Amino acid sequence: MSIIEGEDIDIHDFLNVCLGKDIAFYAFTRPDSNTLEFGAQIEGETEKYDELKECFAKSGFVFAPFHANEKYQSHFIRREISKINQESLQLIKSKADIALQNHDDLHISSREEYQAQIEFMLADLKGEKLEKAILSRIELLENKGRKDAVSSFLNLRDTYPKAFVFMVDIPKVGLWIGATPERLVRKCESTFETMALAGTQKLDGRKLENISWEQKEIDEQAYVVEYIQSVFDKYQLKDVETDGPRTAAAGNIVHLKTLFKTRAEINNQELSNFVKDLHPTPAVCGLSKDLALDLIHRVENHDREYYAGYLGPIEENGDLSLFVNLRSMKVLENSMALFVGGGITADSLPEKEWMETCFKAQTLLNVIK
Ligand SMILES: C=C(O[C@H]1C=CC=C(C(=O)O)[C@@H]1O)C(=O)O
Repeated sequence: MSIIEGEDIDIHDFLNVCLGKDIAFYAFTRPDSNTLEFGAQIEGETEKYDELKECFAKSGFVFAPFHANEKYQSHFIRREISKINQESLQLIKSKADIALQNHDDLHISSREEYQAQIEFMLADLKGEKLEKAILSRIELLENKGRKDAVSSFLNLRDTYPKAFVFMVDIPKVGLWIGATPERLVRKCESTFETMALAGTQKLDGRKLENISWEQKEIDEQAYVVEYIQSVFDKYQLKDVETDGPRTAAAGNIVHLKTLFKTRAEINNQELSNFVKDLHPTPAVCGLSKDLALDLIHRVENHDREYYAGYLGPIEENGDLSLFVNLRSMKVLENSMALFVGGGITADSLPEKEWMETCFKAQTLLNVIK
């Protein structure tokens, strides 16, 4: 295991040393755990992979984009060191300093543009073939940057104990931090799990049992359930237990969530294919997948990069725990780019969808500012 918050080491200082060096590293806490896990690859470049199975039988961390292409590839960070202690610190300090990275200009959608994009999408969504597509945008925070990354990450960890809270830095690729509520897959010994998460409201101090959902949100989540079920069927995974949909909180936001769990055997090839089929789910792409992907590429004026991709640890023994890269941001030298989105269906109201992205962004802004 890659753990151990050293007693003699200040975690904040340790991670800041890592950020200053030309190494790939990650730090995270799992849902309902406050144990900080860490790993770093200090030699050579990260491995790029096409299929997840290329990362099996090794220990490390995967970081995959929404849609892989020449520019945004899937990376595997080898876990060469995992302890936060003096020995690791001295080793990391001996590495070269990271070179300042140039960043592309990011497209920031205004409220008017975002709402116009939804109007445009509604024409396709009111037809027969496309049921749901996710629209996203970037919100830029200009007074914070790389120097604030560690404290933002540690604040996220303290504020969202139920999330997968992460910080990943790969030289020339980027630094991302976030607190995602959405698991993509977990395989632990013989248990295999995933979830369908969609539909959003503000919690606003209400009790979970007092929250009711509109048909638009129920449908939006049901599309994700339907899709995940079809992937289980494709691999003939039997005895799949489902639990939900239930209302689940993610900070001051609530979603509808259905859990899927099976003890069915799945071999490495199947597992790799399963993840390929599952990702991106209709929680971040849409249904049908190909039509939604095409529409997203036509409508969005930014590249999603690693937002709505997946990430997480992989163990040599075959265990893995992957999450969807949501409620997250790319940290630039002197700014932070928050990526937020929401599911659009034929019943969407543009104004309401815009507001939804604002309070999703707020879950991060509250903690960083
Ligand atoms: C795409 C995002 O959230 C997804 C996950 C949960 C609820 C969602 C929704 O209600 O639209 C989205 O499908 C995001 O937070 O950027």
